[in-house]
Amino acid sequence: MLELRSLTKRFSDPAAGARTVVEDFDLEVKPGEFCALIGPTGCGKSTVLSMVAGLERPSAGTILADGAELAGTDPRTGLVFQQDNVFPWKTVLGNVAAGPRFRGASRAEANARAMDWIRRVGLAGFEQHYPHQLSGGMRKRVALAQTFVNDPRILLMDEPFSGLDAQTRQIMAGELLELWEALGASVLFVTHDLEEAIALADRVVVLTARPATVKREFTVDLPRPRSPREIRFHPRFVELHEEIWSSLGDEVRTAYTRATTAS
Ligand SMILES: Nc1ncnc2c1ncn2[C@@H]1O[C@H](COP(=O)(O)OP(=O)(O)OP(=O)(O)O)[C@@H](O)[C@H]1O
Repeated sequence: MLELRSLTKRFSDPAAGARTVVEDFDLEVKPGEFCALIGPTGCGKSTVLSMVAGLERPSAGTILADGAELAGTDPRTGLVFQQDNVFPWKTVLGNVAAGPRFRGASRAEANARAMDWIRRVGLAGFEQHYPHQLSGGMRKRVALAQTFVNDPRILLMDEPFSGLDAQTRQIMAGELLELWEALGASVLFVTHDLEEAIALADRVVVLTARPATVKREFTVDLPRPRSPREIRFHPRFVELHEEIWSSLGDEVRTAYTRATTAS
């Protein structure tokens, strides 16, 4: 169980002194649950994820994983962010094996585990290729394999499919669901795409415009296994989209008005 308790983040701001980006943020993600965070641009979604990932230190509040405090980067968490973190000078195999090697596995063991994941993400035959020889979708697959090979119990994803075309995005989303269902990790998935959030998640959490707090949570009672492409035609999907948008839309308008009046 991942628990975020009264999480708050303030950044110093030369003009205003301090700017509160996340405030009293409470959230629980159950083992194996897929939870999507959605909110207007700039509301603080990435900051929440960065704190859970240990990349930013909270100004106040705590993060617990299975009851123990999660402070700093932790081997139980795996990250997939907007920019793929592939090493351009390493082959696909070298990239995927890097995590297990760093964690102390022998070269043979790291390579064997990496090869297994390269196959599972559909890149068999490309293990000796370098990132610049791959398409954007293939590089995202490398990034997924790089993360999944470490068997994370908590998967933190921040717009992992941004920059991909709509079709590839749907294919990747379907592949992610298959991998996640086999792995059983808890997922915290940040997106500003409501359709993607509903298609993937068990629960969609709507955040307020900055400072980010939890506005409302919606259970996504759609059947699994799901195809992110086909589930969009389910009547319940359309209902959920309406319900969630009625909550999210106000926050998007607030953020938009703020941005346009500030400029
Ligand atoms: N290191 C930092 N120092 C100062 N301000 C920051 C820092 N990181 C983020 N911010 C500010 O915090 C606010 C929230 O940023 P964040 O990236 O968390 O939003 P977001 O909801 O993920 O946005 P988007 O959907 O556009 O990616 C922004 O106003 C941003 O300028």
